[in-house]
Amino acid sequence: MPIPLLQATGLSCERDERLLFTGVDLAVRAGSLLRVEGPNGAGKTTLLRILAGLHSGYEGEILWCGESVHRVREHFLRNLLYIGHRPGIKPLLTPLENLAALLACHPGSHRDPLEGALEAVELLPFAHMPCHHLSAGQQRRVALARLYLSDEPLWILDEAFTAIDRAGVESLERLLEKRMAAGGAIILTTHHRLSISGAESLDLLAHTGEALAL
Ligand SMILES: Nc1ncnc2c1ncn2[C@@H]1O[C@H](COP(=O)(O)OP(=O)(O)OP(=O)(O)O)[C@@H](O)[C@H]1O
Repeated sequence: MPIPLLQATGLSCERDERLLFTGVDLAVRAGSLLRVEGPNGAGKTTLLRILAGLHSGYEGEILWCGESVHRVREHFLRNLLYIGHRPGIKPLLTPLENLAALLACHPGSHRDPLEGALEAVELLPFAHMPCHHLSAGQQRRVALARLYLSDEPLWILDEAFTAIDRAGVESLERLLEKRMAAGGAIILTTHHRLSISGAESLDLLAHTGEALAL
């Protein structure tokens, strides 16, 4: 079996002196999708931020391609696309300007055609409108357009489907399946019902610490 792109063993995390989760093991290989599940407050966002190198308050080991993420941090970050639960876009910029700015931080991504990515998320008619004039779902779509331009082998998506309508969720499902078929690895969390063949899941409830047991 090929070595996992990202592997974590014995992860535990405390926040505000409460044990959020403990004993979390996971492995994500090329072509696989792992869905992290659990109720509000279970620690899904916290776990995804830990995996993305954005939160250091944890115990356990995380390996990127078999090596400690601490040792290969730069390589790891170059190969990661993380989209958090906020759209993370600049409201005064247009969708086109936002995409160009996002890509400037990720030189590995395809630069063209930005319009094609906006078309894929049905935002082409809004390409030149400041984002603060867009709806919540449209702003989320600006962030998700980034997925159509990404070369990074690992995607970590926190609540990527928030505010997206049913048709939008379906086309994202197909995009994620296509990505898996092309060898991409995906870790995501969402409260939406998803239909993605081959998806695996990790239930944080099985690793609950005292935070939810109170
Ligand atoms: N910045 C923070 N500082 C301190 N504690 C935090 C912080 N963010 C989250 N927490 C704690 O961690 C717990 C888990 O939060 P987290 O956002 O990881 O849960 P979640 O499973 O993603 O929830 P949801 O489904 O509501 O998005 C929260 O209940 C909160 O107590």
